[in-house]
Parts: sequence; C-alpha cells; structure tokens
Amino acid sequence: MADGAAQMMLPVVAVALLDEQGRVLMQQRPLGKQHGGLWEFPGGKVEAGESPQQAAARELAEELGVGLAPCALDAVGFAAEPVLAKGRRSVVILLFAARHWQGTPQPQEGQNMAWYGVEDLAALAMPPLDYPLARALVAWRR
Ligand SMILES: Nc1nc2c([nH]c(=O)n2[C@@H]2O[C@H](COP(=O)(O)OP(=O)(O)OP(=O)(O)O)[C@@H](O)[C@H]2O)c(=O)[nH]1
Repeated sequence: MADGAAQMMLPVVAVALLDEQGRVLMQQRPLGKQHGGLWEFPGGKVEAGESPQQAAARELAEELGVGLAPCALDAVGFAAEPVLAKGRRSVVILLFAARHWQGTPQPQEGQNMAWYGVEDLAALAMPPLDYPLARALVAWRR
C-alpha cells in the first residue's frame, strides 16, 4: 500500500466473543467519547508493529481482562465507510470471532457489557459500522 493510502486509513479490529449459547458480548461506549452510549463489539485501533490478531488480543485483555490466542480468532468480515468527506481518514474495522478464551470477561474500564443473541444485534443502538459487522456475523454463523 502506498504511504499516502496508509495515512488515509485507520485500521481498527473488533471481536465477537461467542458463548456456549451462541450469544455475543457487546459493550457500551463511554459517554463523552465519539459514539458515546452506543453498543459496539469490543476492540480498538491497531497500533504500529501489530498484526490485526495481536491488536485484537491486546484490546480484549485491556477492555475485558480475557486472554485470546491469535489462532483462536476467525476472520468474519470487515466494514468501512463507503464515502468519505474530503480529508477524513477511513476507519476500516476488521471483525473476528472467538469461541474460546482464558478468563471471565469483566469490564476493565468501567464500561457496561451484556450478552446478546446474534440475531438481536440489529435492534441495538450501535455506531454505523457495527451494523454491517453484525450482519456479517449473522452470515458467518450460518
Ligand atoms: N466500533 C466503531 N468504531 C468506529 C465507528 N466509526 C468510527 O469512526 N469509529 C472509530 O473507530 C475507533 C475505534 O477505536 P477505539 O475503540 O480504540 O477508540 P476509543 O475512542 O475507544 O479509544 P481512544 O481513546 O484510544 O481513541 C474510534 O475512534 C471510533 O470512534 C463505527 O461505526 N464503529
């Protein structure tokens, strides 16, 4: 990828933790941040020198205190804004799914978390890119 293109993209990873009943863990963004109060898949920005899987494992440890082996992450799909305002960076979110992890998810940053049926995600108030990610998760599970 050309340097210019890299500067215009902001890579973000997200993880669908799936429990034995097939429910998925969602967390609520803190009020005061962009998309505050909306429900999202846990995750965050990929840092320099990380693979997407390493970033996902780091973010899930930071946010929920769980251990994730990079090989336990299945690629589900991605979402990106179809049209960008001039000069804005394109957020590209890569969604992984995991059925196995170490520890019990506990909010580490004071955020609310809850388990939802995968088919129920579309009814949640979410940031825009989490809707196509939720649809990709429904399709991936079939
Ligand atoms: N999940 C999600 N994130 C989005 C969407 N659109 C969008 O710009 N983002 C941005 O993607 C980034 C996700 O990274 P993050 O979770 O580490 O960001 P953050 O604001 O919680 O943490 P920060 O304090 O490190 O910036 C945020 O800047 C978030 O605002 C979207 O539709 N869904």
